[in-house]
Amino acid sequence: MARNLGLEPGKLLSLFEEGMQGVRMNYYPPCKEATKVIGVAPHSDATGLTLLAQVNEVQGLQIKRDGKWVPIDPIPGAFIVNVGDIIEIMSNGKYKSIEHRAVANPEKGRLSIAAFHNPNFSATIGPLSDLLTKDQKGQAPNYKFISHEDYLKLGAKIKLDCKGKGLIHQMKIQPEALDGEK
Ligand SMILES: O=C(O)CCC(=O)C(=O)O
Ligand SMILES: [Fe+2]
Repeated sequence: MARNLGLEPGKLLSLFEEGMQGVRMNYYPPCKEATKVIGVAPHSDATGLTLLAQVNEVQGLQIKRDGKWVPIDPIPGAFIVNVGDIIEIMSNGKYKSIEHRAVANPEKGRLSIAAFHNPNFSATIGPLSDLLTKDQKGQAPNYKFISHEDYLKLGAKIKLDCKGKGLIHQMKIQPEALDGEK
């Protein structure tokens, strides 16, 4: 990813050394009225990258593409790698975090395990400075700079009022309207 952004790999990697990791296990019991419930509400992960295993290979994950929900079929033994909000912010918007949700299955229970990878606690959350100065056109930052601690606090506050990519909306210097506000 760093190379693709025109950076030395170490510039991105070093922020994730001694980084913070978290694991969440999600169990979705079978639900006869699957269309009337939601497993996990639409959100993007607040992290750098997420590695997700759809453990028992029951379909349920959907990503939002061009305004439509697209199911992601489990591939045996494969991880799904989701770009999170921190990579969107650090790349100054060149990578976009993916909005996703999980739906219940009428017949089978579903188990997924998500491993979240955050930078180290002392990293500032904001566009990488090398991206801002490297571009000869003088690319302006599209996202705010805040401490990792404040970012986590903001994330916790926004979760209570979850609306898709709500945290990115708060971090953008010029936010566009959220889905529900258009
Ligand atoms: O169960 C899934 O496939 C998605 C879970 C998820 O999005 C999460 O834990 O953040
Ligand atoms: Fe997620």
